[in-house]
Amino acid sequence: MPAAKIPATVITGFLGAGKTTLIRNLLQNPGGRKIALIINEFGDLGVDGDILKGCGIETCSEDDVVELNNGCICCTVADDFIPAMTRLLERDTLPDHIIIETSGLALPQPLVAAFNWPEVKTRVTVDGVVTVIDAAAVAAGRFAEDEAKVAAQRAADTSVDHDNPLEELFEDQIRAADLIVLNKADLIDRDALERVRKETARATPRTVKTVAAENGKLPADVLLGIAAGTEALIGERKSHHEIEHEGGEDHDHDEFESFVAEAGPVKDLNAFVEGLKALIGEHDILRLKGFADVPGKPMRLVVQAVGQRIETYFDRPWGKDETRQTKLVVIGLHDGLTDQLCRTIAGRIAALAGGDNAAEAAE
Ligand SMILES: Nc1nc2c(ncn2[C@@H]2O[C@H](COP(=O)(O)OP(=O)(O)OP(=O)(O)O)[C@@H](O)[C@H]2O)c(=O)[nH]1
Repeated sequence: MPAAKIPATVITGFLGAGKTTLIRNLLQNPGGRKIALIINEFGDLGVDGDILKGCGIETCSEDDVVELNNGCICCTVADDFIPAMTRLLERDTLPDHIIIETSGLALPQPLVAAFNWPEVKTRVTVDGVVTVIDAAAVAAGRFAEDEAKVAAQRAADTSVDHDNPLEELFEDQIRAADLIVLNKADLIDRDALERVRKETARATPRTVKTVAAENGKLPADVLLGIAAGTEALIGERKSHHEIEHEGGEDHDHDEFESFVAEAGPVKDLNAFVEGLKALIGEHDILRLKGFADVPGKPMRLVVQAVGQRIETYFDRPWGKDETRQTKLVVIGLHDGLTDQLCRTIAGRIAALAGGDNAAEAAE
């Protein structure tokens, strides 16, 4: 009798929605499962993988975390994802469940379709696509356009030409879902949550189970064991891009830009954080995340910003052989982040770390 297929859950959702946080909770409470993780990130720093490796969860050894840092999983399926999956399946001890965290800018559809590749199809099945939504951001109107405008557009033209890539991605990620998590429910009231639920439901013609969460805290049995077999269904859940370029292979990720800003030790943490907030407000920065060296502190500082909400915490001691350093990935829309601006922002971050609050000097 052939061995049962290993279930794999694809966790998708826009930048900063809370995918890594949800996975960290899942690893802490895996319901007895041995979980292997494949992480795909946009940006060169591998922050999510590093946070998960640094979390000290017993059930999550470094070997169980595979990082793909080549940017977009949908463009590198053959070169990157399939070999990583094959290597995972060749191990002596197989995982009970595989979790794949996609980059916040990835379309889940091509990744799920990759499970139909012969070398994967016989061994693994997609248990479900879990789409994590930043309910607070959606409630604040950050991903979807003005409802009335969308409705008017739809009425005028059934093949709506969305020129907002954020909105398209948001919809594509929802369209692929078997389960939708309305995360960051702690930041909004019930009415707003209900509005987000409705807005989310409008993005897909299917009825998809939706749950609210705070800090991605959901029981493993809610997230895993959906048994959807999504690889066989994904053809029915096309992305905007697939619909527009039916049959075509071309694919454009130029809409988003990322760079790594390096800086020296952070002299004044409060001023640094306040300065970053101001910087994010001034420029179209969607996401900023990484690590900072705070002199006098034995621990590494994690810096996380989603829009203007910024969070910092010390996650683990710097390693003996590790260079203490301040490095942040900055992600924004291509049009908003020109090369010149990237250099300016990097200069400002370096100046802020150095305690230069009047960082204009760096411009
Ligand atoms: N208040 C609040 N903050 C949250 C919640 N979930 C996540 N966060 C914070 O939001 C930020 C982003 O969370 P991540 O889990 O890194 O998000 P992500 O989706 O993995 O981000 P990318 O990998 O960049 O796409 C972090 O600062 C989290 O602590 C939540 O439910 N409530």
